[in-house]
Amino acid sequence: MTDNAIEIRNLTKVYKGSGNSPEKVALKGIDLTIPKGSMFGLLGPNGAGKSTTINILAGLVNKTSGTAKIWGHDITDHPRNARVNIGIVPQELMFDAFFTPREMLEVQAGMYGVPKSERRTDELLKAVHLFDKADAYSRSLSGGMKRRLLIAKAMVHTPPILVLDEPTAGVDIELRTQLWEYVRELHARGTTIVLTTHYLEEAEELCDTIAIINHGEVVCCEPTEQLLSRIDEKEIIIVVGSSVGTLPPELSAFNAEIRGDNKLSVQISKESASVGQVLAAVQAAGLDITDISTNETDLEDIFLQLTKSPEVAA
Ligand SMILES: Nc1ncnc2c1ncn2[C@@H]1O[C@H](COP(=O)(O)OP(=O)(O)OP(=O)(O)O)[C@@H](O)[C@H]1O
Repeated sequence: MTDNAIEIRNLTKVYKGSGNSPEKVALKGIDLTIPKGSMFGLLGPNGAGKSTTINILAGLVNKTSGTAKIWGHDITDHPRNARVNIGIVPQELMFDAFFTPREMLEVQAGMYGVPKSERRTDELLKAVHLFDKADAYSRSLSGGMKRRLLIAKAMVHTPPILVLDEPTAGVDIELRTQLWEYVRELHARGTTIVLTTHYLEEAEELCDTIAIINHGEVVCCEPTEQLLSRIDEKEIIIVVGSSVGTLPPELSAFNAEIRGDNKLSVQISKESASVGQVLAAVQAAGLDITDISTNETDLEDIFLQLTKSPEVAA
């Protein structure tokens, strides 16, 4: 048995064109390995291919080529075994408006063949704070309640993997906190969690590993800490008292640039130099420092760097 919850190899997806719309290459051969027990973040801008990847895993979209295994089961060769091992919370809030939350969970459990004696309907409703709405019409639930109900629905067959596709889009902060509390609890009890999000802070806070996908390609996949360790870059802006025509030789050892008439920008990392060394070099060049400010690189910058591409997203 593999140690991986999900293994994706060279997965491609080309959506066929129709009418005037041309075909669309949504996935260009992606590889992803998601270890069992991890809390994995799949990040990417709009149209990057996150939902396509998840929908292929869910069996809602057919892949064009490549392989995907869920808990060791190939999604094409053993679709049923693959499916019982994964619960997917879709991005869209799709509901049968006339079912109550309790009925919805019961129907879903029935679809997965969970015997009545093993159903966890009440437990799940309580876990997502919807027990008091168990018998209300689903259409009367708020957006946040619907999203929580979808999480409960994805968990009826107690899958070892839970995938959440943009779970907090349009969800207020209080609810987001509650959602994550529950997701953390599931994770602590051994569920492998995969979530897609636009929110970097969310992935940073929750996920042990982050993959960034852009234009159908994985541009980075590494432990969150490693990704964050790239954030040791800092830009120092130094304003000097006189105009700087050319870069003084004292600054040639640094990654320095002239910005405007009397401004210098120096990019430093922890290893490369200290702020003190930079300032000393500026003074050694005979420049009079009148002001100084710094810009820290954050995860947002790394994300932008990694997803910056001349290709225009369709
Ligand atoms: N059914 C479809 N037919 C044609 N093209 C599609 C279809 N579904 C998605 N696409 C295209 O495939 C690309 C990837 O879309 P996908 O929905 O997977 O991206 P995403 O990363 O989930 O974006 P978002 O965050 O906006 O949901 C996009 O260019 C999208 O327009």
